[in-house]
Amino acid sequence: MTTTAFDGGFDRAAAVKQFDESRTGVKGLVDSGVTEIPTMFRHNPDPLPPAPIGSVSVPTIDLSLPRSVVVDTIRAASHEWGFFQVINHGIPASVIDKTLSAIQSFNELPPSDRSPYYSRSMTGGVSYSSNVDLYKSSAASWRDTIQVLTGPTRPDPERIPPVCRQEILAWDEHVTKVGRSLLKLMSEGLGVGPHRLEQLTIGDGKVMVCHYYPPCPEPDATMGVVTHTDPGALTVLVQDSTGGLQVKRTEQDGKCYWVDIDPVPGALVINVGDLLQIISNDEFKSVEHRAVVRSRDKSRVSIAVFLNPAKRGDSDFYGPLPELISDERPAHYRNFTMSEFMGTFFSKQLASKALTDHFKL
Ligand SMILES: O=C(O)CCC(=O)C(=O)O
Ligand SMILES: [Fe+2]
Repeated sequence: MTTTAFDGGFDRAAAVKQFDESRTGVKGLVDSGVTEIPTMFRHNPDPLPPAPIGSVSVPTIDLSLPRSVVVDTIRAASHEWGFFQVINHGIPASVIDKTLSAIQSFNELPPSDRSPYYSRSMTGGVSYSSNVDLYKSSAASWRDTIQVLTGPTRPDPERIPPVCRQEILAWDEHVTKVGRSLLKLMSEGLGVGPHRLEQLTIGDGKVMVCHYYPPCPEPDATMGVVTHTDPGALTVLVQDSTGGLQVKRTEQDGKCYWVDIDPVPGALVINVGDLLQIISNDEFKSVEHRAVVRSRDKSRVSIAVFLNPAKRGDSDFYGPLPELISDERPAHYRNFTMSEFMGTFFSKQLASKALTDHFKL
């Protein structure tokens, strides 16, 4: 289905346009007192079952353990799950709480205070809008997002709403530090020395996306974020205590189900993106995930920081690291520039998993 299709008399394109022009996002709908979700937010039910209760969970890794233990557990988690949580990462719990609250505060400002910031354009490095892929997707999701391009250069701070400005800038500093140490640990895990991933300037290109999932009158009829993989190298995410993030688990026998990434107080959720899967020649996996909507009366906040290479020239090629390639382990992907990579990403919907496939040999 396309956004211009008529569906049983429902003019989706008109509904999408009217919603976008309200400039107050999904929270604006909630503020207006909707008791049912509008048709444009309805999703088809997902056929994949949840994991059997108590069966499996994404590993939580204590970064204060001896380095060799940490390197090994991160390598195993990146290979098997593509996701893990980290504790004792150095960011105080009070900073996490303050940052999440600041994002909530912005989204709970009166509509007239939020709407001046509403824009899909990332010119200037900051945007606030609902559903980055609103005009491409077949069903909209129950979320509003502030996006901030924080690296290689930061935007003019004045463009960030004052209620969350200091918190967003401070969060960028904290995540940059944790991101650097994770990249070293993961680089070591690949057996290519601690600095190899950072030499590719991974971690210098950064986008922060601050999601707000308003309370929802029909949580089961919609989605927070549809099934996707993250295109970048590495994602550092923090979520509040509501829950809703799920990762797809595929068992040896091919059976798939959704596993909840339960909020662990003070933890960060780390996941491998498509680019790192390619660079690691499939040693690390970029795994499909989504966010479901859980609550009729409580909002949810999550903040994802996508770490990417900053070097994006026409002669800066990315692909499987040559050190990881041998006769026994040939390259699974061809090389490409970041402009080809990002161009491919933006040409597809958030929901499809075609990015790694596109570069497969
Ligand atoms: O809100 C979440 O927990 C997931 C967000 C996410 O997957 C993303 O922004 O890529
Ligand atoms: Fe994601």
